[in-house]
Amino acid sequence: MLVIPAKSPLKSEILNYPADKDPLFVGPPRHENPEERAARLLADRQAKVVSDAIDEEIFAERKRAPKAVVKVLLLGQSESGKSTTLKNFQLINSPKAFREERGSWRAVIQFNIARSICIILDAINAAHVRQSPNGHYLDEGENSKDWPTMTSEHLKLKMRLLPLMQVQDVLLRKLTPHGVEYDRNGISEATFTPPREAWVNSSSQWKGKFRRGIPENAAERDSFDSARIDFDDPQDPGVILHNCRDDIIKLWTDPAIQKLLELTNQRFYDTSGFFLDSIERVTALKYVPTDDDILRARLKTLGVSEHRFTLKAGNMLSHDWRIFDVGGSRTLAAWIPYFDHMDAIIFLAPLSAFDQTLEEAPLVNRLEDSMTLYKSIVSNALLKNTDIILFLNKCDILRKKLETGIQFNKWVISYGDRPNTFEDTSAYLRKKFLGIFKSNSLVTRPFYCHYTSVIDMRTTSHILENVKDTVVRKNLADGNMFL
Ligand SMILES: Nc1nc2c(ncn2[C@@H]2O[C@H](COP(=O)(O)OP(=O)(O)OP(=O)(O)O)[C@@H](O)[C@H]2O)c(=O)[nH]1
Ligand SMILES: [Mg+2]
Repeated sequence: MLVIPAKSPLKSEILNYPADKDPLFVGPPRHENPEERAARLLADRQAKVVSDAIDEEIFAERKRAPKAVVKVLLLGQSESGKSTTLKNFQLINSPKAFREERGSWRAVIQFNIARSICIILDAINAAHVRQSPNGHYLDEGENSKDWPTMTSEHLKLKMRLLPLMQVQDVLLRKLTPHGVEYDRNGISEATFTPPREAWVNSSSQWKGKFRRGIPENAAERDSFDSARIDFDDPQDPGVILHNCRDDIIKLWTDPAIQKLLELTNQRFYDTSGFFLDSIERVTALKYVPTDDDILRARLKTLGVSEHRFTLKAGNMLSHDWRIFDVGGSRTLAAWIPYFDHMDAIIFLAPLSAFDQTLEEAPLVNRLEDSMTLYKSIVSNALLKNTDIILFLNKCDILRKKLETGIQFNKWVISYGDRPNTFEDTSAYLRKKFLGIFKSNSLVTRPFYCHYTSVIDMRTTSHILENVKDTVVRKNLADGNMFL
């Protein structure tokens, strides 16, 4: 039921209006005698009793009606930014609870740093075994001169940074206590490459392991320093990371290493690069992650997690929202059970992925995979009445890649000789997604699309505000909720 409150004139408007000129003026009659006055007041009182009864009935009916709950499902391939979008919702709507988890995210960030260093050490190893003693690559023929020589200095750095392998293992065990779990998403064992990431099963309580006694009691909780982290924990790898910081900086800023990462297509544009660029700060002994850091921390999701919020869209009543974050999948099968009764789907497609392949299926281009997934979502009969809101995500990385000279048309041949700029490539991709939407939607429905960089809290909060409005208005129009 839709209840629209009558718009009443302002009191000042009524009081300032000359009675003899106002056709709607209702004041006491000018020449009323005492009997007439008593009768009028009695009638007024009776009318008020009736009016109050009606108000009460409306109120009771609102309470009896099933409470409107808005359900939103976050979809997209792995690493598209689903969990980061969820973090934005948490940061906007329950910032205190979000910040209480800083201790847990600190461990994830330490894990992300250790893992990035291990990837670089692996690349050094692989390059070194392909070199002859004079530094030439044995198998690159003509291209041999492009490959950087791994010197004895690199090998010494590698030895000094070996403790980070242990840090990676310790944190991995702590984050995934039941062993690292893999979800092959329908890929056969023969072609499946296990990812080198930590996967957190959404049903496991991994965050609890890094928290130190957060009080249950609300009053105590208010005065509790939510950033409290157990810096004295002998298992805490903060000291090792701190002691390795100069070597990490040396490794990361070495032009030969940067070249090696470029040639092996392992340029760290997102998480890893961000933390390695801020190594002094994030390896400080008393380091506490900022909101920005938490948005960048990477932990792969396995399974589905449900998050509840009470949100207010514009000047309307608050509604209960449930947001479902699922692990990225290459098949719809894992997601279908959650399609029922969803009010909206936020589908994330990372535009920056045009030159990448999937980690779990190295022959599949990421952008192409995203478009295939999007197509199967918009053409799905179970979702034909669900709003699908497209986030063309990782715009910041797309911009950075194009600025560093990566040619978009080398990967997307159909782009032809259009300009290699963010504006042109992003508009081109938007058109592609719009084409998929129009030709595969089973019913005519609006195309909602936003360019996003969900690690940017400020712009994302505006976009989410807009999403909230869109979803609530659609529900109101469908008669599913009150204003
Ligand atoms: N620079 C940048 N990084 C982003 C953006 N969106 C997400 N990331 C980063 O990309 C990584 C992957 O993001 P997630 O939110 O974990 O991806 P996901 O879709 O939940 O992935 P799965 O859990 O594997 O399904 C994280 O390190 C994020 O910080 C973006 O717009 N720009
Ligand atoms: Mg996730």
